[in-house]
Amino acid sequence: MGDDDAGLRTLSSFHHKAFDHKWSSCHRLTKLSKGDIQFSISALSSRMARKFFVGGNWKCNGRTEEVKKIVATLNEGLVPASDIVDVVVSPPFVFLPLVKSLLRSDFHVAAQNCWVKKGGAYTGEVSAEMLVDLEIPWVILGHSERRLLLNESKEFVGDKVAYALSKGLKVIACVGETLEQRESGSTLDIVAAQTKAIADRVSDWTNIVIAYEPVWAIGTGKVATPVQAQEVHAELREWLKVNTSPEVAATVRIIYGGSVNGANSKELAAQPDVDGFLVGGASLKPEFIDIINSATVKKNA
Ligand SMILES: O=C(CO)COP(=O)(O)O
Repeated sequence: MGDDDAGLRTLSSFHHKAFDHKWSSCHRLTKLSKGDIQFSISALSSRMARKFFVGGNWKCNGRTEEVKKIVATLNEGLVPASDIVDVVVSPPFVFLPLVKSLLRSDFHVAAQNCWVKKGGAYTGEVSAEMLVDLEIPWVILGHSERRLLLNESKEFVGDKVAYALSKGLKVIACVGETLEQRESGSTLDIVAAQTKAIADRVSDWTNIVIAYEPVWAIGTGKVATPVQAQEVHAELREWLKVNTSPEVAATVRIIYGGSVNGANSKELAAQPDVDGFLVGGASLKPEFIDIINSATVKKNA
């Protein structure tokens, strides 16, 4: 309570003031053509529409008591309001109902995977229908650990994304290159090919968040520099503009994942095309709250 609460309440009005300021700046630019102004306004609206997104991927971690502790920490955390940041945590399947039942209502849950089509005789799999039945709104698909360790191809991931969306789930779709691919200069080719496999199967991107997670940065402590992250995010957004539509490019959130922590998140969040994070190790720790709070960096953008 007190100062912190008041500070958080003012965040929302900051956002609106920033918008008002930029809106009036647009109208002062009298030398611009009507088309230019319309483009500026639509670019600005899109920019404002890309709400910051922070996902916590717990991977294959946790026992009941630990899970309860993490949720208790999250529930006490002071973070911006849900009109400023979307927060989604992704425990292993078996803990989804528990976490959902204990978690504060402004945070949401995600599964870490789901089956590629309707459930049935697929031992060990969990279907999109089951997640919908349990009111789990989000699912992470195409994580590099599944692509690499379980040989999930980009086409298979694309099929999964399309099926999950068709059942009403929202998808965090992961893409990213290995160190070898980066060093051979094929980062964008890889990321574009993984995104194309989704674009070939999906026309409505409203319920997709793309997570750019360079494999070399995952769990290594070797975070991409803000410049490296921004470069790929901007190139990926340009790819979307050319290969889907300018509207999709302007509105789809592209979040960064790979060794994000409470110390590096603000600088990364300040990059114009970094719309949030998918956090692994640090999402199990109290510093996840600091990462969520890096959403405030965008308030002056
Ligand atoms: O894989 C990740 C999130 O999906 C990132 O993991 P780390 O944050 O532990 O590097």
